[in-house]
Amino acid sequence: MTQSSVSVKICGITTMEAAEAAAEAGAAYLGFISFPKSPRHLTLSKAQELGKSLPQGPARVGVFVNAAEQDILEMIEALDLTHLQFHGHESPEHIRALKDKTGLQTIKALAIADSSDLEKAVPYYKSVDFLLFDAKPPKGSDLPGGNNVSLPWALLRNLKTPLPWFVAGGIHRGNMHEAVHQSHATMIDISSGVESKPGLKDIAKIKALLYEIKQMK
Ligand SMILES: O=C(O)c1ccccc1N[C@@H]1O[C@H](COP(=O)(O)O)[C@@H](O)[C@H]1O
Repeated sequence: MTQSSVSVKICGITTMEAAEAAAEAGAAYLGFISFPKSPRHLTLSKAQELGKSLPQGPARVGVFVNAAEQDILEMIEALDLTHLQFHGHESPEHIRALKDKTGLQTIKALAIADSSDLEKAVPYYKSVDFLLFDAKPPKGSDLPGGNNVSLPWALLRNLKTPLPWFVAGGIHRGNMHEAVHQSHATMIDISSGVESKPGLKDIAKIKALLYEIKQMK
């Protein structure tokens, strides 16, 4: 298999078919949303069902928004998660405590509209393992992520941070080259861009996007 220099997280997985397609096509991370307002929300029972036979290989990321600790622990067990992604107002201390308790890798998502927003990452430098930069949600949206909106990618180009980071938000096959080129990202996170409608992953889009990523050097 050709190795791309860009790692991909396919987020918002709700079916075994999507998980297998993403794993088979080379996704490095599979993301599972635990947020009831999301069209991609996985109930605990659905997560337990999926967790029984998820493909080996990709890391498994649980995505949480100001979630209760008990809910996080249950999802860790159901999906055998390797990473916890925090997409709400979780403090560095709270994430550090969850990391210490679970031993899992942690990702803090931050909403970025201009360069001043990048400062929001600094307090997390010593508490998390990865950063994830997403666009600010449109006014009135119920979701802090998964809105199919892009941030100004070039803002990330000269980012100086000690942590590895993902770029997320509104990335799809048609703009991923530009997203990578402008941001200099080595990890990208995609959800809406591989769906046929919110919450419904499109297997052909997953395969095509990951195939094209493999061709990138
Ligand atoms: O996807 C969701 O529904 C979601 C809900 C709550 C928090 C985060 C969510 N998704 C995250 O959003 C980005 C990708 O968004 P896009 O759909 O590609 O624009 C990614 O970090 C997801 O984990």
